Amino acid sequence: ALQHRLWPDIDRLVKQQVAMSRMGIGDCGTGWQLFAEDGEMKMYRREEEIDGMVVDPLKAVHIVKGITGHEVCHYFFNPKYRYDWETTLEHMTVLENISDDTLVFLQTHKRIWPASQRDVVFWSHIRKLPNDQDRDGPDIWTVVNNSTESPEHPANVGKCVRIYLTVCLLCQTRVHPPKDGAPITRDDVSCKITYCSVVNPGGWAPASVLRAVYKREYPKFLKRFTAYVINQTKNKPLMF
Ligand SMILES: CCCCCc1ccc(-c2ccc(S(=O)(=O)CCO)cc2)cc1CCc1ccccn1
Repeated sequence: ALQHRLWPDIDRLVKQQVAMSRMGIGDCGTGWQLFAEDGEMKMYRREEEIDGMVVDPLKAVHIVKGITGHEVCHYFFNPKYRYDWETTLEHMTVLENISDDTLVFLQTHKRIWPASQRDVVFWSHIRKLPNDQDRDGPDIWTVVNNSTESPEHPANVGKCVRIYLTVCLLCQTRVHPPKDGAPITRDDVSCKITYCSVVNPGGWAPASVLRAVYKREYPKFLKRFTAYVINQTKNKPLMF
């Protein structure tokens, strides 16, 4: 297929992000601190600052019963569902439909006092990857979101401070086949979700405010998003 202008960047970043997501917390080196835990969901962050700005990398691992990796990535990638689960979203526009697996978004997020309001422009790419660890296991699905430029929407022109982010959602489906060879139902599947994000908040915001925002908003986001996917899929056939 004809490659589009972003393809080289996307292909390189997807491969890099997937490799990093597959590394466990242990072999990511030290420095990861567990900052939120709720049942199967564990959230880690590393405290990092660039030019005095908090850019704490975040890594969340969650295991959810009854949904597949394809379903999780489908509801995360597709713009038509985003207002249903993205709590801090004020406005979202699809700037470009590059292909059926690659979109460019402009999002403004609700202002969080005392910081100024933020917006973000990013490409978003969904991809199925062969499960090279377990050949006949279900495929791995991923969505990578990465900030990009938009000449029509230059940074820091209006009221919003432009943030820069790289996000990788990586989903591994697990099937626990029923003993008696019965057809697979939602009770026989679970999904291991790894969500990694690095956000540069753009203009300065107090470290204490940023860390409080992330500590509150990330666990809320992942719980609300996974609950949304469970609810949207419960009476639908499994998507592998
Ligand atoms: C003073 C606050 C400055 C930062 C605010 C901020 C920064 C980044 C983001 C954000 C986080 C995840 C994505 S995504 O994973 O691509 C999904 C598509 O929307 C895109 C944007 C949001 C928010 C606003 C606060 C906040 C922090 C976490 C989680 C949710 N909301």
